[in-house]
Order: sequence, then C-alpha cells, then structure tokens
Amino acid sequence: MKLSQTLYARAEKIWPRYLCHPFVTQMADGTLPPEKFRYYMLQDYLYLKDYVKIFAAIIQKADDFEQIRFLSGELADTIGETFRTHIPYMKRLGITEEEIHSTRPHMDNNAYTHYMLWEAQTGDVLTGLVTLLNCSWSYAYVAEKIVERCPDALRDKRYGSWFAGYVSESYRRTNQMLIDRIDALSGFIDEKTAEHLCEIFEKCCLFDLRFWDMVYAMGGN
Ligand SMILES: Cc1ncc(CO)c(N)n1
Repeated sequence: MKLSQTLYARAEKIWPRYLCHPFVTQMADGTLPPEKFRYYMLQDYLYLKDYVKIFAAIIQKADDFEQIRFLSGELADTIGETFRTHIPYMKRLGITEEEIHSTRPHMDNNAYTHYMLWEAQTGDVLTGLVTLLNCSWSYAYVAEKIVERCPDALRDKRYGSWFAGYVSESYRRTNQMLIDRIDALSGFIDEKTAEHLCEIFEKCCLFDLRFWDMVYAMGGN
C-alpha cells in the first residue's frame, strides 16, 4: 500500500468534518458573511507566506538538483495560489497594503505554521512534505466534493472564484505531484516511520479544522 493511501484512510475520519463546517457550507451556498471571508483571506495570506518558507526549509535538506527543482516548483506554485486567489480577492474586498502589514496572525494560525516548520526542520525531506500535505490535499478535496454536490458554488458571485481556484487543473496538478513525490520517497520506510508520518498528517488535519473554526469564530468580531 502506498503511504498516500494509508494517509487518506486517516484523513477520511476528519475531512468529512470540513465539508459540513459552517464556513465551508456557507461559502458554498453564498451565505457566508463577507466579514468572515475577509478575515479568512487575511489570515490565510499570512499562513501561505509561512507555508512557502517551509518549502524553503525543506530545500535545505535536499541534496540533488532534481529534488530542489521539484521543491522550488511547489514553492512557486504556492505563491501562484496567492496571486490567483488571495491577491485578487483582497483587491475586491478593499484590503490595503497597510492593512495586510498591520494584521497579526491569530495564535491558531501561528500554532499550525510553527508546528509544520518545526517538523520540517527536525525531519528529513519526506517528513517535511508530509507535514505540508494536508494543507494542499484537503483543499483540493473540499473544493472537489463541494462542487460535485453543489455545482452552483462555482457561480456564486462572492465565493465562486475560491472554489474555481481550488478545482483548477493547475492546483490539482501541483497537489498530485506532491502526493506522487511522497509515495516515491516512502517506498522503503519501516512501520515505525510510517506511523510517525501518519501522526504528523493527522495532527495537520486537525490544525486545518481548527483554522476553519478560528476564521469562522473570529471573522467580523
Ligand atoms: C489554512 C490553509 N490550509 C490549506 C490551504 C491550501 O493551500 C490554505 N490556503 N490554507
């Protein structure tokens, strides 16, 4: 069994909770209060800034150019995600540069990114990539499942482009390359290592759930 299949089996216990999270369901039916989305965009923008730096931390552990090229490609694609989704949204929402610079990450946001950075710094390339996986994979999952269930989500005037970004071919490709790389690197790991990686992944699943909770609770308050 591939490591990604084992990880998916773990995620199946948690990911369905994202699909019925009020932040997600209200984005899907267009009823999410804009202030909540605004808060989310700002926090998520800060989150992704840390996330790309974790790729940079992993690059320092890589010892061949092919690996470095892969990692820097994923890093660049994540920056692409912010240019495709966050920056246009922030413009539309009237968020200024000053506001971006004066926004502080919520402690749940910091807890998540600092945890990932710590695992990436103390572990090897595979550990680092598994740490980053839930972020990438769960968004592809959420967008795909929601759009399957309610295709109108894509046409919502406020939140349609959020779904469009995460069901896009380019996002799916970047995510699939990450999964494939993790499977390639984990061909010969022992049970104990596999279990350790599963625990990291599961923790990140819960951090993402907490992120949805946090932006839903904080936005507009
Ligand atoms: C909190 C969070 N998790 C995952 C993603 C997917 O990139 C994101 N943008 N933000």
